[in-house]
Amino acid sequence: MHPTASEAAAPPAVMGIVNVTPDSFSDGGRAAAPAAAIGLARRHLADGAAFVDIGAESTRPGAAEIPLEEEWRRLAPVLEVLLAEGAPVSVDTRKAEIMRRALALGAPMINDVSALTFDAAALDVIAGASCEVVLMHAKGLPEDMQENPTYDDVAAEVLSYLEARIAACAAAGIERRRIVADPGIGFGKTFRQNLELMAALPRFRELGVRLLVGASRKGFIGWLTGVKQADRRLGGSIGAALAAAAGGADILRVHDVAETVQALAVFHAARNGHPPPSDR
Ligand SMILES: Nc1nc2c(c(=O)[nH]1)N=C(COP(=O)(O)OP(=O)(O)O)CN2
Ligand SMILES: Nc1ccc(C(=O)O)cc1
Repeated sequence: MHPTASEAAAPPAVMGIVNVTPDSFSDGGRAAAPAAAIGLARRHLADGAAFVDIGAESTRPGAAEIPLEEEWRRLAPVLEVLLAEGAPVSVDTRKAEIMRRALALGAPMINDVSALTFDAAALDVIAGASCEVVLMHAKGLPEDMQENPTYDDVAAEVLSYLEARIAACAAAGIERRRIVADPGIGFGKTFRQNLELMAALPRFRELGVRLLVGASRKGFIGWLTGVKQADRRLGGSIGAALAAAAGGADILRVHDVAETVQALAVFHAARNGHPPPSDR
């Protein structure tokens, strides 16, 4: 079993978000041009991100699927440059053909908000590669996922779904060390259900794979704080990041890398009662 945050040698790794989209919920248009996306990715890495997650299709509540070739037209120039310089890139996509093309360019990680269920060919693409893969829980599709999501017990249902997806991957030959599980904050969950999931994170350690949490700037933070503009939710996002770290997350997917890395360094050292080993 993995150590919990308080026992771990290092704080969680940070994954910096790069949305090559015109319409993402908090930063749409900011990195829509390839040069801006490449610049943002390099800045995230310089700021201490262990990975950058490059996505070209918004999956915000209500968003519609975009065509494959449009997704690739946005991604290709960014991936070509970053992968050629050996950047640790994760590609956020639901489509097997995008996965195939990204892997051919050398992408070391695929992040699928549908846990390899949106596209029937995706599981085999990942099984045939050696990349890491993020399996995220979502209930429904972005189009309709926020229309009255209901669960008897949200944590138990999300856990058993992720268990089943990990088992499907294992059956296809994908080793557990390649897998990262994610409860999918905001994907077919009410604001209250998101909080239940955040509080239940320690139970997700039972899955026996690394755990990723993406809460940055999301709607439940606006609901809790009254901050309507998503890009003004830095304080709330830091709060969510520290709660996820305390709950045992291994990777935090965030928009504000420098601030999150700084908060995690202090949180971790203060909980341990000493600085990291190299500074002792
Ligand atoms: N594994 C994982 N992937 C994700 C997650 C998440 O929580 N976990 N959240 C997202 C939403 O944030 P983003 O800023 O990318 O918004 P957008 O969908 O509007 O582009 C998009 N992708
Ligand atoms: N893709 C997503 C973007 C935003 C949210 C949210 O604000 O809860 C959820 C999913």
